Amino acid sequence: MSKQLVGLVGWRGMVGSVLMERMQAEGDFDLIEPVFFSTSNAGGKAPAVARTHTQLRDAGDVAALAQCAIIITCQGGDYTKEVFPQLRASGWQGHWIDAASALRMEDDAVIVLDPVNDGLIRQKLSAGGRNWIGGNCTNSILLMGLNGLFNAGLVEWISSMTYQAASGGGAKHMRELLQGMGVIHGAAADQLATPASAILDIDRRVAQTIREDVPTEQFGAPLAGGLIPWIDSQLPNGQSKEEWKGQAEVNKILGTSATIPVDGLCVRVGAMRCHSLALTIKLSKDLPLAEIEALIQGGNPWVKFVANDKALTLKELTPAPITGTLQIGVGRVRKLNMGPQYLSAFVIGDQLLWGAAEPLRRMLRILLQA
Ligand SMILES: NC(=O)C1=CN([C@@H]2O[C@H](COP(=O)(O)OP(=O)(O)OC[C@H]3O[C@@H](n4cnc5c(N)ncnc54)[C@H](OP(=O)(O)O)[C@@H]3O)[C@@H](O)[C@H]2O)C=CC1
Ligand SMILES: N[C@@H](CC(=O)OP(=O)(O)O)C(=O)O
Repeated sequence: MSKQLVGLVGWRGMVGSVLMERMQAEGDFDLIEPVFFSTSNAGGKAPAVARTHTQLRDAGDVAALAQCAIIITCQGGDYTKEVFPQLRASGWQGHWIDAASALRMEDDAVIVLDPVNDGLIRQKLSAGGRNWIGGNCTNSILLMGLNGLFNAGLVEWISSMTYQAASGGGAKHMRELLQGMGVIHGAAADQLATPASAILDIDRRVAQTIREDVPTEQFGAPLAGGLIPWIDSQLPNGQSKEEWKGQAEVNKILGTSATIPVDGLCVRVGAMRCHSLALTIKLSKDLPLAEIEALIQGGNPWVKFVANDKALTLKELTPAPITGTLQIGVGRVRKLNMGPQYLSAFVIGDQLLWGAAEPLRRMLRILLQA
């Protein structure tokens, strides 16, 4: 049987590179005939995994794109907004898998996170669905961590305070964070090397460096040695766009009939690529903690449940052990002083894996098996 022609756009970007790594690791390229597209280097050499179509095609060439049965794009929202309508207008009936947020809330688009909403995906696929969009990284990580509770119908509402990594902004933002760290260290290096130097002198110098010398071109404020309590644009109701996405996307992914309120503040911190969320959850009923823990743990095979213990939390529930893995750490689970139906939880995951690339490649697999 001939393999399906799968177009890849945005494959050399940050999300695209993680997707490529995962597709190679899982043998996905053995199942497809890949065609690589570029917005900047049409005619150039395609990556080595391309067997037949060894030249890069023009990512703006609608006729070339239309030859593909499936297109996966990590190129970004501007590309989607420009090319997708033309492609559909040309009569293309193929499947569009997209990392960008541009189409997420469209009625004919499904936000894909199959360990959480496999049923919804398959229902829409049977009904002729063709637009499959990856969710916002924070929301995908939240749902991967807590789908045991959602599945059991136990979540009345969630307040979600996030700690989001630099990678959420893109590659340039990660570089800016690292440059800032270097600038700060440089300002204090001599004094740091002298154990007798006064910490308040070091601190004064560091504070001045953060205010004056740490680069802010990408983030708009110094992230190294600091944090930024705003992500994405400002909405008239006072929410940031990132905060707005919480309730909108979580409910769309779950396909809820009654909206589960999700709200809180989204904060950028100096982590590289792990997003974290500190959650307050109102349960719809009181349950013993052990039952709650078992439900969370059984949510899906990627949940790494960490008992609410200081040593284990320090060892297992920080970006260092989670980065670069598909594990979703869930810990700090305990009942809060507010009452027996109020629960805390801390969820952490690699925002380039489950937060971006992994749901896309799994959607490709679902389509290939359909
Ligand atoms: N960053 C994130 O955490 C997340 C991002 N997304 C979405 O994924 C999309 C892509 O994001 P991201 O991967 O961060 O974007 P990047 O900026 O890393 O890549 C996008 C494109 O930029 C072009 N490009 C230009 N210069 C370079 C370079 N030096 N190295 C690599 N690529 C380059 C490439 O296109 P070409 O090869 O055609 O020149 C590439 O495909 C966005 O829509 C974003 O919203 C979704 C979830 C999370
Ligand atoms: N906005 C997210 C990253 C992202 O790309 O989100 P979205 O896919 O919803 O645009 C962050 O900054 O952490």
